[in-house]
Formats: sequence, structure tokens, C-alpha cells
Amino acid sequence: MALDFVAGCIGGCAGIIAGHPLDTLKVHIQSGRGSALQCTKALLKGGTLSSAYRGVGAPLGGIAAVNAIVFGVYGNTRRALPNPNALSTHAAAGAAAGLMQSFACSPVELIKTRQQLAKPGDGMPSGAWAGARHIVRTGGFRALFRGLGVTIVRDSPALAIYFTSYEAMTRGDQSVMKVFMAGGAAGALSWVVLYPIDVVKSRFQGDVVGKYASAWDCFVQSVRTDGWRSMGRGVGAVTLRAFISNGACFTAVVWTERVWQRMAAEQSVKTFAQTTAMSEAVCENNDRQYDV
Ligand SMILES: NC(=[NH2+])NCCC[C@H](N)C(=O)O
Repeated sequence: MALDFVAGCIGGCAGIIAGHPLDTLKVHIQSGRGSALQCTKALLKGGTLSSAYRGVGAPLGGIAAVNAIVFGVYGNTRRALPNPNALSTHAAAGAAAGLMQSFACSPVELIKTRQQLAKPGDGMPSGAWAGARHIVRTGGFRALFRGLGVTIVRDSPALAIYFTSYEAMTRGDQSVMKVFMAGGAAGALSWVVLYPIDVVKSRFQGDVVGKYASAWDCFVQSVRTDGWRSMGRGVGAVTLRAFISNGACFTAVVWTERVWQRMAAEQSVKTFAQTTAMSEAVCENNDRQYDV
């Protein structure tokens, strides 16, 4: 359990760091800032590491909470179901995890999205906590949960697909290359299938002026003004991001598990040696005392 959590956190951080610049590109394309090429050029103009990582604080800071929920709910649901190894069980446990993590993930992504889209002079501070406080101050506590419903609709099926496809691809051999490829493919699949929902979510959460009354209204208005094609815009960026990010994530998870297990094994060898040395000392002492 503790291992799942530590590995999940290290993996999550690796995934975020590897994927954030492409995530920002995705959000810009989704929000209608231009084509993939135009947005890439505009973002590269920023040119610094700090502009590439603007908005990374909230996901990085929130990953512990999000992954505690994801891996906790996923593991416990799996074990509670009658057949923990069936693919359908992985799917059900993934869906449950996706539902529960949305309550943490949605506000985290709201702060991230607002910071990624912020322009100078918007008054949006760059730190994660300052960003949260700004949102609460300007829109009340409820504003922090704008987009919760659409996050649930995206992430329950997404995490079912994610865990089921990863499991199906890694049965048997777990070499680093295979883990990276399977993690990447599972991540990419989980994003591509539900992509239009993510477009609506980014647009809805990025809307600071209250243009959209609800996520549904955001969908209707977006299709009406920007056409159906707007629902697929940015899918290239998201696929690349998801592949790199989730490949890195699962590789770090498996690496952490291996290091942990090796440390645990070394520890038990040490404990065994200590116990043996101790009992030998006791024997010797007895021998001396009783003169045998
Ligand atoms: N569509 C999803 N939410 N898929 C689950 C993958 C989550 C993973 N942390 C990522 O950001 O890629």
C-alpha cells in the first residue's frame, strides 16, 4: 500500500515534468488560440523554462493527493471484487478511481488551465496557492469546482481504459522498454478516445468571463461558433504528451517498485545476519557460562 503510493507519486511527478510543455500547447490549441504550428511558435517565443512550465505547480503539488486517491481506490476496489485479476475488474476499479480522483483533479486542473492561458495583466498569479486564492477571491469557493462534472465524465471512462489497456499489454514480461511503451500507449488511448470531452473541459475551465453557463452550453456554443472540428483540435499534441508523460510515469513506477523491493530484500538479509550473529553470541555466552 505504502509502496503503491510512493511509486505512484514518483511516477506522477515524472509524468508531469515530462509532459507539461505539451500540455500547455494542448490547452492553447483547444482554446482557439490558433493552429498547432501557430501556438507552438507563440509558446516558443516565451523561450524560457519558466514559461514552458507555467502552471505546473498545481498538478505537481496535487499529484500526491490525486495519486493517493487513484491508487488507493483502484487497489482496494480490485481486491474487494470477486475476481481481482479479470480485465473487467481492472476496468471497474479504474472507473471508480477516475470518479473519486476527479474531486481533487478538477480544481488542480482548473488552476493549471487558468495559469496556462493567463496573459500579462490578467491578475492571475503564477504560484499554485496564490492561484487558488485568486480564484476563490474572485468567484467564491464554488468557482474552484467549475468543471467538476465534465472531469468526472472524462476521467471515469478514461481511467478504466488506462488501467485495463496497461494491464492487458504488460501481462507476462515487464522489461523497461515494454513498460514505457505500454504506459505510453495506455495513456495515449485513454486521452484520444475521450478527447472531445477534454476540449470542452479546457474551454469551460479556461472561461474567466462567464461566457459559458455550463459544460453542456460550452459544448453547444463551441460547435456552433467553431464547428465540429474544434472538438478534435489539439489531438496530436495530446497524444504525444500522453505517450511521453505516461511512458515516463509507468517507467518511474516500476523502477521505484524495483528499488523498494531490492531495499526490502537487502534489509531482510541484514536482519537475518544480525539475528544469526545475535543468537551465536548468546550461544557462546551460554557455552562460557556453563563451561561446555
Ligand atoms: N485521460 C486520462 N485522464 N487518462 C488517465 C491518465 C492520467 C495521467 N496522469 C495523464 O495525465 O495522462
